[in-house]
Amino acid sequence: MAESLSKPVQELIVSGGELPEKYIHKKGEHAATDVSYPPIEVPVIDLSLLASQSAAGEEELGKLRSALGSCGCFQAINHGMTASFLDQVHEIGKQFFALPIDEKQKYARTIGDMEGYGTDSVLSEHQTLDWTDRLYITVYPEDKIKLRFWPENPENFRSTFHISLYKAKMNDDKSAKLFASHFSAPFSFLFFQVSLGGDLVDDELSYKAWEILNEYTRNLSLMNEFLLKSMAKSLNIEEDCFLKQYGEGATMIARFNFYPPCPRPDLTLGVKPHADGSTITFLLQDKEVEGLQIFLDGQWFRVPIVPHAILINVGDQAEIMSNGMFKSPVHRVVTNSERERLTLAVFCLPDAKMEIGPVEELVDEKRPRLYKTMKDYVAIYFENYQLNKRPIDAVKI
Ligand SMILES: O=C(O)CCC(=O)C(=O)O
Ligand SMILES: [Fe+2]
Repeated sequence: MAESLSKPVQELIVSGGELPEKYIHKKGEHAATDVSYPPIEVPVIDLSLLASQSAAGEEELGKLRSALGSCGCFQAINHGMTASFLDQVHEIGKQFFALPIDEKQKYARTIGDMEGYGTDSVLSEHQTLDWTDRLYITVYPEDKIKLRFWPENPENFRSTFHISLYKAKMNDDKSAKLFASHFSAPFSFLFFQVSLGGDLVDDELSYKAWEILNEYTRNLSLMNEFLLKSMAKSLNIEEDCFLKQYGEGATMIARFNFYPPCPRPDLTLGVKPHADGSTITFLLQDKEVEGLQIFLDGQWFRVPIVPHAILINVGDQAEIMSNGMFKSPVHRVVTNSERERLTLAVFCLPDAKMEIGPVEELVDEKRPRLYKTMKDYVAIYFENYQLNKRPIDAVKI
């Protein structure tokens, strides 16, 4: 069946608790029949300690190794970003999903493309859909940012409108230039308040939103590099060996996940069980509403919220590079009937042209090579994901 697009979950009119059939997980498909799963104690790692050359730093390194080798994730604290900054990052997503549908649809993804505003790709009549709407955008590096989020025509009414509006307010050439350079970026949705209201105060807000997401990306990109080095150090191998597989064209993809309340949490899932195709994933959880669960030792555990910590998990590509020393955890999201939930996942991905595979130092007689070497794991990932298979199994030896 050719791909089709489904209606945003937010737009579904669900009356009397009846759900459209395609969101209902049939028996045996891990439906969340009970939301009171036991909590998992996700290790908390202090990044500022991890960066220090001290006994305490060594201790954090040991914690990192054991966390990533067991549950495959940890809560990062002291990461250098303030609580109010992270609240603002979260607010960007909240504001986007609060827009009227017509406004959001301007950024809708199209068939065959991952990026944009949308829902699950519908590839089969038998597919059970996730109870979530997403906004998926490449945030790094700048030259990989797809301009489709911004009208191509510079004469576009909205763009001229915005710039002149800003100039009129600032009456300052430097700021106007800065704004114009940001303005040509694809994060056009960040200017949504302007296009809606067209009022000067909103204009400033939008400008800030763009800055915030950019700043967040910059911070995560540095954290990614630092963590890949720390991960190698924790295994007593050359510090750069994971980074070397990254290549020049590494990317970061942000996915705002919006989970509207669902009348039947016992029949649906916000996201079906999966492991990430990234090297590592940074998750900014909802500050108040839980939903994430991890599958470990044959059962599901809920992941408690640690406000303003970043939940960092191993993705398949780090499991492959580490020859299975680090585990890419299977996780899912359950729904609830009361409150909406918004999270932001940022996936770090190596250059698709680079060969990735187990680092030589981690392969020996006692620990034979577990995975093949390959390029473009993301393509392998989606091929298998769509067939309902665990992608990493396809590259096991
Ligand atoms: O929303 C969450 O808690 C997790 C989302 C997730 O697993 C993903 O985006 O890959
Ligand atoms: Fe995930």
